[in-house]
Amino acid sequence: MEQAAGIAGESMQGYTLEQVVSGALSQQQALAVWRLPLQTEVQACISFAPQTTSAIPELETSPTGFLFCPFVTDGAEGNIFLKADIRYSSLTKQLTIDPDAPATQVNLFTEALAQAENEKPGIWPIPANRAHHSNRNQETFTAAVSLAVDSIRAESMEKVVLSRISTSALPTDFSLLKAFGKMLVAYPNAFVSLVAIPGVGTWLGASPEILVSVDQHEVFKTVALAGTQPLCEDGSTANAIWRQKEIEEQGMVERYVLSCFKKLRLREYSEVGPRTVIAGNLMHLRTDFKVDLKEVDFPTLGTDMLRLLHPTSAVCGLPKEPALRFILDHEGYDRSYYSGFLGPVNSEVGTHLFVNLRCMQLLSDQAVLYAGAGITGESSADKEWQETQHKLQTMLRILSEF
Ligand SMILES: C=C(O[C@@H]1C=C(C(=O)O)C=C[C@H]1O)C(=O)O
Repeated sequence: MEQAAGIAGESMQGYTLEQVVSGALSQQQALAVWRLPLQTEVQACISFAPQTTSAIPELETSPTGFLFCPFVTDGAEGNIFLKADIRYSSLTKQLTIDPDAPATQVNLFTEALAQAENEKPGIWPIPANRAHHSNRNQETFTAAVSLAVDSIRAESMEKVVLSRISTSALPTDFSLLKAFGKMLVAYPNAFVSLVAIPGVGTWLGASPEILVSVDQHEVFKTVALAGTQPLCEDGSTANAIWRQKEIEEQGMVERYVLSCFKKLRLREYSEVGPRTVIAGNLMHLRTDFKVDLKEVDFPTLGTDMLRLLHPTSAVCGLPKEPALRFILDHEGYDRSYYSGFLGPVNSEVGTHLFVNLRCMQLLSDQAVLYAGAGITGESSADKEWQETQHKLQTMLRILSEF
């Protein structure tokens, strides 16, 4: 039986999200806060004992929690699972405490909540190792793109996604929770997240891309998202025109998703698209795939597809192996959790894992922003640089609102 805890004493007015976030940060507990696309509810989970594994965990048998996984799942950083010792919903304002959660820590946490003041600046966790946070300039990025184009034309691969970081000073009055609030308003159709894990770091993001979801109605979903252009001036997709390069680029991601279904010998999926979708200041091409697990007997489809899909051709390339090799050899920095995946697992509304895109990592006085672009044989190095500039705007806009 789960316990629901109201505020100490008689009142059941509940807790504010501010209290929960400040409480977790001041107690140095691992925290994930998120809002699913097109929803109003903000949820949070606090874990007293984050688990790190090298394998992608099994979703179907997992306890309720939050998964935070890097781009390279066998590299320096592990897959982190935050088992939900404490859950919070902004709708009920109540905490739900897992019966297995250690009582002493739960008590310490709820006591801290009662005293939680307003968030203090700069108390979020920052990673111990900052060595890989070196900016690439336009020259080095475009040189890597040109090399990728040559390699694609020489047929060693079909597509590779090259990315870079850009650092930005944090505004003096920056607040983690205010930034999260601004993201909720600015990006209603994104998966908005805040992850703060002691020893690992603090990440904020507004992702447009589902990797794997299995909802409470047992419907499996994934997407093939690629092709990027700035949003038309009228703010609608009605007049969007796509070039052959983007159509082909998105087609490769779609083929990749289909190849994963094929490996599992699954034919009963529905496929809709590609359609033009809006993500912040940008438009992409997206094909939606669905499998109704009430009709198809494939209970482990979520985990099986996750393990096959990640990293998809939308963030790595095609074929996967040479593209990954190219990225590791030429990108010049460690992607860490950028272009990995994250999201709630076995929540009341199921499992919803998104690609960690349009995100930034917070250091004590700086934000590290990440963006990439899909390179094909038709790519122009300057246009790809521009595309990463546009993608960086998603988080820069949030910083500029302080
Ligand atoms: C790699 C990123 O985005 C991905 C790459 C895209 C592209 O190359 O057009 C579009 C959407 C995403 O799948 C990013 O936002 O950093």
